[in-house]
Amino acid sequence: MLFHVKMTVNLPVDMDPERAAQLKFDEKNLAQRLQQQGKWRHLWRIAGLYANYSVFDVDSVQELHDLLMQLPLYPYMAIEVNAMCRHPSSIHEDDR
Ligand SMILES: O=C(O)CC1=CCC(=O)O1
Repeated sequence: MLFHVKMTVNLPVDMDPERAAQLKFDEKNLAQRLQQQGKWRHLWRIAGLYANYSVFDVDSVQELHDLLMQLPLYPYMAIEVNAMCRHPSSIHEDDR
């Protein structure tokens, strides 16, 4: 199942810089692991914003939920989710 996810990060302005750096480091490690596993298919910066557009490929809504909630930056994110399905004109066989 494919989901388009928008994540907007709002770190408190008074957060300890070392804490912020650790969260970003942990987030990057998990994001890269999930990409290697094929769960996090796309990760794009939204130009001009501390936000991203992502595409997740998961087996269930529950898996997506659990995955998003374990992101280190989750407590500081606004998240929007849209379910996607194959477009009849798509030429990409792996769209599903
Ligand atoms: O920087 C972001 O958009 C938040 C984020 C998601 C994965 C990652 O490494 O950073």
